Amino acid sequence: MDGKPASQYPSWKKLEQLQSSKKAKLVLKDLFASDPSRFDKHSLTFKSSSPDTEILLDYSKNLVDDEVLSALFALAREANVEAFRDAMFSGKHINTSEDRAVLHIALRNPTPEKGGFKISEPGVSEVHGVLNHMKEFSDSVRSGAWKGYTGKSIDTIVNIGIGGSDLGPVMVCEALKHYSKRDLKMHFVSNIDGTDLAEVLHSCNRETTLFIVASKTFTTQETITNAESAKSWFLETAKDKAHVAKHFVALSTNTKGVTEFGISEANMFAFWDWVGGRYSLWSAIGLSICLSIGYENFQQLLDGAHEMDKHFVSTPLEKNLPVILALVGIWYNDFYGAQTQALLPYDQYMKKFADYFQQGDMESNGKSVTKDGSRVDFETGPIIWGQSGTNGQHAFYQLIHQGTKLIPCDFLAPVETLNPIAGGKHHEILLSNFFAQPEALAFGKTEQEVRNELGAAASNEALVKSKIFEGNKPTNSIMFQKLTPGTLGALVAMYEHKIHVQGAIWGINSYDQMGVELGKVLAKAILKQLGNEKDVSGHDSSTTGLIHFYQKHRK
Ligand SMILES: O=P(O)(O)OC[C@H]1O[C@@H](O)[C@H](O)[C@@H](O)[C@@H]1O
Repeated sequence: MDGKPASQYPSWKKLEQLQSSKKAKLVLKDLFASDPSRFDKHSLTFKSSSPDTEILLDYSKNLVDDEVLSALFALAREANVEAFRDAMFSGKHINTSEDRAVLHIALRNPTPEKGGFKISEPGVSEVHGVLNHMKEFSDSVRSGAWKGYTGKSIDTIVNIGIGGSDLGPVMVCEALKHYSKRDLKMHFVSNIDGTDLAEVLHSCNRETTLFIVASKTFTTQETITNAESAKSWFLETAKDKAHVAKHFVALSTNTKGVTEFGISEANMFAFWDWVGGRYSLWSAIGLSICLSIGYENFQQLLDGAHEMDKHFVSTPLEKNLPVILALVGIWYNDFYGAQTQALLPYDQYMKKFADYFQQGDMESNGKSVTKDGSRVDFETGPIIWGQSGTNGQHAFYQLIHQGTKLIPCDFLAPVETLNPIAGGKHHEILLSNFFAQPEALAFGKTEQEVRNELGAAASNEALVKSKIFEGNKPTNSIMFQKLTPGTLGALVAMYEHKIHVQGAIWGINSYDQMGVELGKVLAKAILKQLGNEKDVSGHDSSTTGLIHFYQKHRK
């Protein structure tokens, strides 16, 4: 909690010993054969009544036994995970490098009278006022009452933002498309590459398009440049700058930046410095979500997340979903040398889930010094990747099944599909794959089984070897009833807290992102030198050569 390197905890040493002494014994086939109740022992259900949500976490297909699990829980206790969690929830400045509280949990917190957590930090009491503003505004746009500069209603939304001001809204709008207002087109522009904006503008009508400029700092080069270009495009026909107010709103913590851009404070939706970009979809940054699915559904998303917050705060570590995900993740990341973690949702609506948590996890835990500045002597955040099933099966699962790398995988799926086409046939096939993959990964196929299958062809030794599945590949399986806003909120919060717990154990600051700064600074300096070959200075020969090549060949 105080930045102590994780490798100094007694249980860390114990886990190292367990890994080397038990590795050969932690074989899923044997663990399941010797304990018929393994699933019952190592699966948990999260239930919440508001909104109605049930999530099953089956972590029985992990390379753990009671002794390993108890050492992992001991590690969490030695690292003071509970105290660190409580520090976050009470508004302590756990983002030490920036001296900030970390309070995305306050964004989905009901008022204390309605059972919310008591948090005293400037801004927290304003949360519900901003939510009301978001409700009023999104209701007005969705009902058609909000008119553009020629008196027409809005039919197109363009969210301009990048990183946390883009990925959360994109992921949630995609995941909850089923609940969306289908006649309101949603676009997201993030990249500074002009192609991103240009391609979106092709399908926009200036009279009926609303631009949301989403930027916590309102200084992000990509977002401000895209927003300026969108404004110029709009004014090509609208002409009068006064019309900007009807077509541009801002989501930001920077009132000065917003008003200087030309958006009035009345059209600004505020949030606060204690909301990290990658944790901001619950804040005003979620305005595009409200517009797409309506405020009531957005509120359900917040409520689902709050229910998971309550579970995280009040459930013993041994029954705590985010804690268990964090600990088994650490087991592979730090003791088995796994470099990555795959997120594999068997729900097409969740196709952006892994993209979203690439930022969520990798920007949070991609750190190599602890909070007190020591270089870690262990591995921190994993590489997060994945895509929706079954597409991944036909692309990269080969490597997970038979490659040389250990890839712990989380499989996620709904019991019920939102699109039961062809009498539910698609969903049954989808789920049969969701059940089959973790089974195949865990139990594999032996040489003998391959020989029996091949019959006479088993004389081809190379063929036999190529068909063996070693198995013993660890997975978590997560099932939920169906993808509702509340369930999505709970799932996202579950992974947020997983990241928090891992960061706490590693002793790193999960809430700053210093590693993104250097490249930005260098790009700004280079931008000034691009005009003239003679201005290019201060670089290595490779960078200079590349810039000169560009300057020589540009038209
Ligand atoms: O919302 P802003 O201020 O424009 O920032 C966008 C992104 O900017 C990046 O530089 C940060 O690493 C992200 O964390 C952030 O989400």
